[in-house]
Amino acid sequence: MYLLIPAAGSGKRMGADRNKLLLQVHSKSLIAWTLLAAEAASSISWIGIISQPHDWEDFKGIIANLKISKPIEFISGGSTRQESVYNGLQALPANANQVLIHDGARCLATPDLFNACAEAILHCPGLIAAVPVKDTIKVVDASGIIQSTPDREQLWAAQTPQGFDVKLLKQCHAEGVRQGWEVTDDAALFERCGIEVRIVMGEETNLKVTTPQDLAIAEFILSHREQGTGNREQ
Ligand SMILES: Nc1ccn([C@@H]2O[C@H](COP(=O)(O)OP(=O)(O)OP(=O)(O)O)[C@@H](O)[C@H]2O)c(=O)n1
Ligand SMILES: C[C@](O)(CO)[C@H](O)COP(=O)(O)O
Repeated sequence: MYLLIPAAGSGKRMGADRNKLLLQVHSKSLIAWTLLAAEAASSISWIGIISQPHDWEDFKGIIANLKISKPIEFISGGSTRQESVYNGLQALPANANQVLIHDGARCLATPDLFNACAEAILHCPGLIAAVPVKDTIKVVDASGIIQSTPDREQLWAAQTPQGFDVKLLKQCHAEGVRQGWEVTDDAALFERCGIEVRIVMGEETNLKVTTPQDLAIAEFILSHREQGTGNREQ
């Protein structure tokens, strides 16, 4: 299975002086944890890191100290996650029929989750890892007034990996450019193109490290995981 890792962000919400994926948590960089999980996932055979060229040396230095046996390609990122993934798709090997797309910032995903998504994408055109929402969610207008409360039973928090048929995803990304769609995950492009996207049960610990508080949570999870087995958590 081919894996694209969007890693070209600027980490505004983290407030760091560098790409947040270079920050350390539990003695390794975020990108290192993500790459080690991909390495341990038997289903992954190729890795494309979508990143800004100014980060390539730092990333290569980190990788040199990891035991990664799988081929890694560096792909230039764009100004948005959507643009970065678009670039990543163009750089996939010609024989890639399916692809998993996984945020570099989701460094706690387990190898089991990669493998579950890699298996599931062989049987559907698109999927996302996701978990049921635990909070009651409100739709709120610009003035801070609640407009509605969606039925929580139907609400899931999207994670990554997200998996897709490559040909269809390239078509949906191209349509997104034509239509000027701005989306925060790739599944939204499939949805707008009317293509079914399936849910694969994600992991409660598969958080996207976005703010400094998330770093502290990731530190707790990794130190707690060290005592456990590190298998896929429901
Ligand atoms: N132009 C971009 C923006 C984001 N990403 C990647 O998409 C993932 C999810 O994005 P996010 O967590 O929002 O990262 P940032 O965009 O860096 O964060 P912020 O929005 O706070 O700047 C991250 O692994 C990030 O590196 C990317 O590849 N290209
Ligand atoms: C793709 C994603 O992780 C699904 O929850 C999320 O949409 C990424 O959002 P970001 O603003 O690019 O971090």
